[in-house]
Amino acid sequence: MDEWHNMQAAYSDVDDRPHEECGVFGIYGHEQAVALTYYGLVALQHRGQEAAGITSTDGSHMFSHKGLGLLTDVFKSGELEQLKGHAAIGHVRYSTAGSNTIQNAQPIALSTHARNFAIAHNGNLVNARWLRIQLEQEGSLFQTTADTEVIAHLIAKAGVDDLTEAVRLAANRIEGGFAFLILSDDELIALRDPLGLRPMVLGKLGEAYIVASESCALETVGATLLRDIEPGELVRITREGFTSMRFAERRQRRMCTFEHVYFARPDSDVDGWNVHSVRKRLGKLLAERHPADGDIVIGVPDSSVSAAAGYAEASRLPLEMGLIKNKYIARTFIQPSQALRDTGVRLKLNAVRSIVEGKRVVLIDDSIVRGTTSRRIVRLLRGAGATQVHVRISSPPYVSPCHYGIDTAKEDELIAAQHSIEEIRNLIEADSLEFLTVDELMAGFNFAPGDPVPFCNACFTRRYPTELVDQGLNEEIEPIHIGG
Ligand SMILES: O=P(O)(O)OC[C@H]1O[C@H](OP(=O)(O)OP(=O)(O)O)[C@H](O)[C@@H]1O
Ligand SMILES: NC(=O)CC[C@H](N)C(=O)O
Ligand code: SF4
Ligand SMILES: [Mg+2]
Repeated sequence: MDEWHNMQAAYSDVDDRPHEECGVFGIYGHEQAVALTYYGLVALQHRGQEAAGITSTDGSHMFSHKGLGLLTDVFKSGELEQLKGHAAIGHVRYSTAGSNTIQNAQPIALSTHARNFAIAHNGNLVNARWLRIQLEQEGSLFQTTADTEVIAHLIAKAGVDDLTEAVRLAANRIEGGFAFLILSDDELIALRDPLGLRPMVLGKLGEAYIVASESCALETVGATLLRDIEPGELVRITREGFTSMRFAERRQRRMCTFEHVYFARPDSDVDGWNVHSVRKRLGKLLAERHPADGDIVIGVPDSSVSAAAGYAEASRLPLEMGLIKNKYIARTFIQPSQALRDTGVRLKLNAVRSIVEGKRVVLIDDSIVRGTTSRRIVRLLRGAGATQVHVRISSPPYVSPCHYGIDTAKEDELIAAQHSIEEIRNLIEADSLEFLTVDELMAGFNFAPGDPVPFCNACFTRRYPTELVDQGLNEEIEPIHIGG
């Protein structure tokens, strides 16, 4: 392998983990709408780091700027000041459908004979390819390869002038996980899929209404959380105020448990549950049902810190900062030339020798997806002098890919889809390894075994709450590359 490929290998090793999904933020009725959208997106940056964008309106014109990278890459030299208006929507992206190109960055804007409108979408449709084939046969020409543009075309082709009605009709043709925002010169529309797979909250700041993927974004801009948007609810905000309707028949809720396990920020309340508190309860359950003979408890930063606190409290073992994560290693980080796998992991994480040396460590993580993180960390801890490493995971084995907006991996890359727990223990070189069961995960939300639960657990159970319509259709084609 040449140096460049070495760098790529080491880089991808650093980045080999489940990626976030997307974050959306929208506001109507505030003179600082654009700046507040930017701040709201900063709070949602953990949900996507590939691309970002904001579209605004002053009531007669729409303004838009988007680009690849973090918010600080995309808005760095006065672009924010170019966007005007009292209403705006914004997006941070991690791609699930359509690769990471500027064309696929969001919001995606469309001009029709009736109006301009823009869409920002979190989620993934399971029938987007099938719909795209129908739409292209009917004459639609797509500019992107993202599933989000399918929604935009369905709206444009709905055959009604009223935008809300067009959105309602479009929303009834799509299936999967979706929480999206539509902005036109006159209105902001927000809706959440009928199963509630993807989260969305409603808040208020003075007279302005805000919709966002997570409540931490409301907190960041000083807004009050009013409530979660209901599964199957469509919310419309205009100069006249706020209205709400159901766009789809009531269905059994299927909220994503992985938002709580890993994705959402611990300070967010998702569907009434505070994420940190859920993670802490899962850590306690892990200690009660899967104890380990250890001297200290260490959580894998950042996402497992809450679960580790719960485990330590319930097991009465000391919680230690035995691993330190470098905050400045973002996914866009490019390594210097001496790229080597081990160097890659040490750039991201360090074990603290004075804490772990001579200790039996209980290592808490929230999930094992490909298994790369746990293997590296077990090695790091042993290298720093840990005598034993017992790994405890605060969710069940991740055995099947997500089709609803979380970019994990294909089934053949998921370690638990390919191996038994004992084989995984061996592969990650741990002294012992235990996971929560699905029933134990549900106990973290106070459900007893056998209770009907309002959650999607498909990545743990392989039982998907929707038909996977696109499976078997050809993969998306790659978009045309612009700029050489
Ligand atoms: O088995 P793997 O494929 O390695 O993926 C699992 C790991 O990735 C995630 O953390 P991440 O590195 O994203 O960091 P975070 O907790 O700071 O978000 C997750 O919390 C696990 O630690
Ligand atoms: N992760 C997401 O929510 C991505 C949204 C959309 N499917 C895209 O790829 O752009
Ligand atoms: S499959 Fe897993 S990650 Fe995807 S929505 Fe369901 S619970 Fe969430
Ligand atoms: Mg983590």
